[in-house]
Amino acid sequence: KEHVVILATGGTIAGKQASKNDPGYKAGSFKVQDLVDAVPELKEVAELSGQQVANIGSQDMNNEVWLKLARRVNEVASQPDVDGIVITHGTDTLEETAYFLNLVVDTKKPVVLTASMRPATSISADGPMNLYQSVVVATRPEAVGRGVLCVLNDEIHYAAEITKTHTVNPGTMQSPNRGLAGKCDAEVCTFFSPTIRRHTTDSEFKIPADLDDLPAVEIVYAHVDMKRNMIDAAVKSGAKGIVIAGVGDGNMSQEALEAAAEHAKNGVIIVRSSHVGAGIVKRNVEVNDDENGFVASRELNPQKARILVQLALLQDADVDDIQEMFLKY
Ligand SMILES: NC(=O)C[C@H](N)C(=O)O
Repeated sequence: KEHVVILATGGTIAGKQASKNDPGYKAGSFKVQDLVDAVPELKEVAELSGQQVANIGSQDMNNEVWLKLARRVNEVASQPDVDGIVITHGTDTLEETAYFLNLVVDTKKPVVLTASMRPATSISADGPMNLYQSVVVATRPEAVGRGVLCVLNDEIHYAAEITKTHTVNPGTMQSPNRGLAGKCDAEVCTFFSPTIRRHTTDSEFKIPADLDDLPAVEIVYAHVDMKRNMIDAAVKSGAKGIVIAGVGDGNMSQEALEAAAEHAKNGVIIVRSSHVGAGIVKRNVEVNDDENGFVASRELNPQKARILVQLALLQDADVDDIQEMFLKY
């Protein structure tokens, strides 16, 4: 049998309510062994071992835990007796952790993130099946070399594609641009086309051994009557990059645009992304990126665009290099 290591970080999948119908709960209440014990069928799928990396709601995910998690994944994946890794996580920032790991882990072995929308104690909790199918996917040869995958609600997603689209529905995770990596029906998982985006072993991004933080990159949300104050505040607080969660195809008001262009001239990386949730932000459509020195985020949403810029800044990439990266990753 394949050996799958489960790295637990918390989330609603490890969440506990005071009583069954209580809408309130505390994420990260159960430990990795509790999650495994709740699904005895897992023993038939793989040899399992578990490690607790953190036990937090994923709204509290941070650079420190990310670096620890990425290093742990690389360590565990390098062990010859390990075939795959499953990471339990919260849904709020699952797409960000998945994308970060997709760029910095250096293995072809399956790395699968999973989560749940209902706490472990609720009626019809979705965590146990999500965990079960994640372990199935982590044992499958078709999952090898696909980059980081996410398994929830009978669906397999690519890290670069997945996004959370609903506050409570178990079908919250969608891959609106390039679609799914596959589907599961109980323990039968079917894989679709591989992704053409670069990841893991083809990624140029590494985590240096002495690194203990990531560059500051902020997201500023666009809206009607957008002023320049939040963009200026981001720069004043030390941001090396700003992702504009633009309206439409990455637009912002004239005042915001002028502020962004000013900071771009001073070396702050300005990326135009969109808060609409799907589609592409192309260069030079309604905004002259060439003249303003901006980067267009292509299909990456603001929260993933931010991660790519953080990693790019670690290796001193300039605006042109970063635009290239948005085409590849
Ligand atoms: N469904 C969830 O997991 C939400 C939770 N706040 C988390 O991200 O940890």
